[in-house]
Amino acid sequence: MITVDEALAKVFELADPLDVEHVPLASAAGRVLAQPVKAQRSQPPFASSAMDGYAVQNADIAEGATLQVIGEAAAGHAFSGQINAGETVRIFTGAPIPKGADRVIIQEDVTRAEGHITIDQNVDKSFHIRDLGVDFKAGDILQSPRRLRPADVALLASMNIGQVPVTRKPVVALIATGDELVMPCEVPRDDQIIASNTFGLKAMIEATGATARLLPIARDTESSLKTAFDLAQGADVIVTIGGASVGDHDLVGKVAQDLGLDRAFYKIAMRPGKPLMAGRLRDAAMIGLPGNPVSSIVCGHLFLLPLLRKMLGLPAQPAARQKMPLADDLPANGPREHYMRACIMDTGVTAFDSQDSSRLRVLSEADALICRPIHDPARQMGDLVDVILLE
Ligand SMILES: Nc1nc2c(c(=O)[nH]1)N[C@H]1C(S)=C(S)[C@@H](COP(=O)(O)OP(=O)(O)OC[C@H]3O[C@@H](n4cnc5c(N)ncnc54)[C@H](O)[C@@H]3O)O[C@H]1N2
Ligand code: MOO
Repeated sequence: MITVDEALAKVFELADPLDVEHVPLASAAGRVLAQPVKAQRSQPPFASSAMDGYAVQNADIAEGATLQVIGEAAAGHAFSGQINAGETVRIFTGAPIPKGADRVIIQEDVTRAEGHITIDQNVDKSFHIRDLGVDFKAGDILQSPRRLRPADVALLASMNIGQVPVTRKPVVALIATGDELVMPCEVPRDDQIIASNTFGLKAMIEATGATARLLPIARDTESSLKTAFDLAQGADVIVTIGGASVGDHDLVGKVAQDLGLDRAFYKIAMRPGKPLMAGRLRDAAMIGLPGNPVSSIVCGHLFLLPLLRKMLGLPAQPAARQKMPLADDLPANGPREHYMRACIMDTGVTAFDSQDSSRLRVLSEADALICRPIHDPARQMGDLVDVILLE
């Protein structure tokens, strides 16, 4: 069995970043910027007032000085004239600074009368002017790759970018397999259960910025599995769930092989998730996930999502880890890396008593996976361990 790192390296070899497409700015949130984008204008495009007050010449400012108000500048309504010594223009936040002015005095620091103002004592020392291009200048670059957050979308709008170059979304065909499965809200026989992981994986895929295509459940027959693989054509990634192990009805590997799977690996030294398989099938990357719900979702975090991020043009990196102290002791680990469902408390992270890979309820309560290396010795409370946060 290969290690998790070795398996991930092979998974990354299964696909390259996808093509670039242009989407309207309003649809760009969450997409991955595929090319650097150049600001089409400077912001602000003129020196502008940061406050409501009076545009003045700094040399005029002294306690008790009186200045004549010669006009008004508001946001979207520039003052077209020029300020000379002894003059001022009423100004509002966001308005262009009039020619001749080099400071704004906030209105709280003046006494206003008909046609003029008088400067009070102890005026605010700031000049309250935002220089032209202080935020960004025309030609400044927003670098790629970058997942576009709401603030990035606002920045692109401000740069006057209407169409945004993003990486095409990978399409993932999801095939649940098993005679025991029915879809939620269908009526199961007494010996059947509801297909669940499929929906967890769909949510994970979509949250990562890819498109999930939920195919009909494939039954435990070669012909049903072949039909499902045929329906998956056109997808960038085919993900099967279940049927990966060694039982008489675990046919996914055989059928994929018959259809021409170029297998990269089968079985990894990992718990949960031992019977994971991956390869290239027709024009797609294929990942065969184990059927146990926790195994499939943990393998989704460790292998599928990093692959999708790479296909989206983001760096090919494993799931992010961080160090946390243990809130409880842990026994020594065995010969497979163990990804333990855990919850985060004030004192640190603690593993759930049950690590059964069928228990979705435990996974749903978990905030994190504690990552135990192969043959990791027993750990004590307070020891730092690697964790992957679950969102
Ligand atoms: N003799 C051995 N038996 C098993 C081994 C082994 O090494 N030797 N490995 C075990 C491990 S580890 C895992 S994980 C499972 C994985 O088996 P499969 O990938 O073949 O999965 P299935 O047998 O099809 O299903 C396992 C379990 O999960 C349920 N399931 C499947 N799909 C779904 C779904 N979409 N939603 C909800 N639940 C699902 C299925 O009903 C089974 O209960 O094999 C062990 N056995
Ligand atoms: O490794 Mo299996 O994935 O125990 O449940």
